[in-house]
Amino acid sequence: MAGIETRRACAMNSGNMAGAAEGRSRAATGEGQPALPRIVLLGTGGTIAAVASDATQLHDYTVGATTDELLAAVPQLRALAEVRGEQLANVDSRDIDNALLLKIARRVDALLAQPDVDGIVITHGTDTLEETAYFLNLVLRSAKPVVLAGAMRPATALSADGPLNLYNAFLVATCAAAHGKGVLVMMNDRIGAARFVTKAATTVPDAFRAFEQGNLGEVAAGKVHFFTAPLCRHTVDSEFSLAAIGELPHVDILYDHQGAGLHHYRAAISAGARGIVVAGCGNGGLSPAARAGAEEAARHSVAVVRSSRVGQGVVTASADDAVLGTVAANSLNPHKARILLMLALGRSRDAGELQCCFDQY
Ligand SMILES: NC(=O)C[C@H](N)C(=O)O
Repeated sequence: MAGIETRRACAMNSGNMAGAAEGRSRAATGEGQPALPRIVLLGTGGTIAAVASDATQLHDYTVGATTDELLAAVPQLRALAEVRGEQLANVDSRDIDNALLLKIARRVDALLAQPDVDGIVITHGTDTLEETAYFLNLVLRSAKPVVLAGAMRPATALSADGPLNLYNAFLVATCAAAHGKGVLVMMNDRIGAARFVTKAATTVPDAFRAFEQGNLGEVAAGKVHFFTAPLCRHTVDSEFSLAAIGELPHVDILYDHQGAGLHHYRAAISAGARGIVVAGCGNGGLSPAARAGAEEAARHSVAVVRSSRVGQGVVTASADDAVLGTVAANSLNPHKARILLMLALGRSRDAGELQCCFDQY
């Protein structure tokens, strides 16, 4: 099948889900209707692939269910797409390091380049899902849908949320309107943009938020509804490319607070950090130690980005940035600011150019 025209329609596009369903069954009987979209399911682990000792055990579990087992648990996926599963990793997402992040990105990039792949669904732990999603959003030069899905409850739990998140991710990945919207995150019926979505609660199934920016859409009654699109640069419009990356530079995040110490900054600098993201107070405000740390970092050509520990809102550029050589993180939280800084440092160390990146992505 040749792409977007033959994909399933979304509710917001044409309201043609019944026709799409009919098309699927006719395709299966060989009456000349378009074939199903070809989606690769990439497994990386997380609670969606976790198994616990009994159905009431929600938080003590072991990651280990395979991509094949996830597919077998949701046979309905076969009616949405021609699915191919691939196990890229099977870890808790807190175990993902730069090397694995790059491995995931390079594999997704290679798959997207294949003409027989129409979209990708990635299962991923929720703890650092937004970091992988945002990284992919910045480096994949493709308009094909890439949708990450996770779960807050293990696969063995009462009311496990993984199977429906996975099914919804396939609905989105096979939907024409998902093209060109950047990397997407499917959790709890909501379609989030990688740029904006963040994990904002530790254990409840409704753990992801997009705060002021809002979600892009919702899946309701089996239909995909897109309401809006992300405006920050991403995917085909991004200047970052995997081909130019050997390894990612060392960037640390330091959390600011009353009575903070300069030693953290010194430790980061002497460990070879090329960048530091400060989870600053309020509007990215720096404590005396963080300010001294920024000055010391500047002397060692280490870039410093001011994000915020608040969790939402924009960190605005300030006159102090010109004095300290610091960069304002815009509305990126510290862990996403780290992702962008790692990529931006591959292009420039100049504070003005780094600020340009933070203003656009
Ligand atoms: N809900 C989850 O997926 C949490 C898990 N610790 C992970 O990130 O892999």
